[in-house]
Amino acid sequence: MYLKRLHLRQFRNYLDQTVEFDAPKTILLGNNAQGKSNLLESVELLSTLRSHRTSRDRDLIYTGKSSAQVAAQLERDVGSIDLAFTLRLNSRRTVAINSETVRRQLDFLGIVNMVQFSSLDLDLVRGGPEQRRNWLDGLLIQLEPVYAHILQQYNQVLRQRNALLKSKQRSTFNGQQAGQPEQQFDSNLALEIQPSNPSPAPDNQPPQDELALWDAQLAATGTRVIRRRARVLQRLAPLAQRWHREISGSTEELTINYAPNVALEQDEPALIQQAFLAKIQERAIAEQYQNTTLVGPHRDEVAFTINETSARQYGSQGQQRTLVLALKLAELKLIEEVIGEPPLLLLDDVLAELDLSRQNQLLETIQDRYQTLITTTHLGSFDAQWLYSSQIFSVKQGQLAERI
Ligand SMILES: Nc1ncnc2c1ncn2[C@@H]1O[C@H](COP(=O)(O)OP(=O)(O)OP(=O)(O)O)[C@@H](O)[C@H]1O
Repeated sequence: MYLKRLHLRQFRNYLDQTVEFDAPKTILLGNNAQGKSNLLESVELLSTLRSHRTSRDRDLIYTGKSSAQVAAQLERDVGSIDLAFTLRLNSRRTVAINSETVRRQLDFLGIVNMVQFSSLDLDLVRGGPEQRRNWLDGLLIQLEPVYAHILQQYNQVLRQRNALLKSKQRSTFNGQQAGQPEQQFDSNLALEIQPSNPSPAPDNQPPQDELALWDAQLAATGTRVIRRRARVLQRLAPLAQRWHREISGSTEELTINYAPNVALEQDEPALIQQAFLAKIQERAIAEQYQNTTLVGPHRDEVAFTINETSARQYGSQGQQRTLVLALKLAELKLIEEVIGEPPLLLLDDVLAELDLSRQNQLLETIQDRYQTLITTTHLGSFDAQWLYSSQIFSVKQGQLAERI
């Protein structure tokens, strides 16, 4: 796939900017805080309707304006597709495909596929488990957009169950108050999940029937999350292992282990749900003390080990970089395999972090196959080959100028 044109209106620090892409690689060159990452962020939003930098639309709208718009023309094997989304300060987002407003935002996902790689991705290895879950979920949404809906269902049940656990007083509890979902940017995906007939409960205790209903919902929706996460890791791991071996010159062996919070012995929904409910029972007392849900995929972990040693705890910076690069290359391949077209690659200020041999590895892999957008503050660290096949824009205070 190829992103041909991008138009940003009142998006971040861009008032009105059109970019025409005409090379396999585009380098966005500029000092700090000029708008390079903002541009990549607009592509991330086109792809996932999420930004890894903020969850608030107001941050994305040019300060002092009431709306922002991002429009793009994308070439795919099926033909050219026009995409647009509008963000508003005081109302919901709207998205459009080929100038037609799409009611379900889910239908917008999965049209632009991309892999992004920024210096923040090093936190994938050394950061907390939430980083790894978010990464995995982002990948899943691209491969299987319906996963966005599944995840949202799970998170909604989780929020409502947590609200119930927290509601200490019977008088403050009723299904709606305790379980009111937070405002979601993709609220079109949201389900109204309400248990029926809340039963009376002893003072200061969540009603048990009510809780049992949420337990069942949590286990049902959580099982769908767990199975998909397991499946995607199963496909990604061998690809990442192969890359890792190659980049490390076969001196290191990577293992990726999914460690679901609820044990996954077999890929059998009924059995996973059973294990889920059994674990909820086990942790019931602890939950009452902590007033929060302790069981479920919101507590999953993905463990990376290099030569049987935890990469998170003991990996050197170089090893962690190799690992993240291997993961990103594996993502590119997996998306290409599943979608049938090469995804875009967004490299945000990351090349300077890679030594020459890792840079070359990346270059050899992407060649001219994956359209790549690269941000950088200087061209010094670029191999001549990169520059040769690149279109270069200078970025200054939210304005782009092509360097000929
Ligand atoms: N909603 C907004 N309205 C106006 N300006 C904004 C908005 N959000 C961010 N900015 C501005 O965008 C700039 C940051 O741009 P960006 O994050 O793209 O930096 P960058 O060019 O990638 O730099 P770096 O190399 O430091 O990452 C800052 O000047 C910030 O004030």
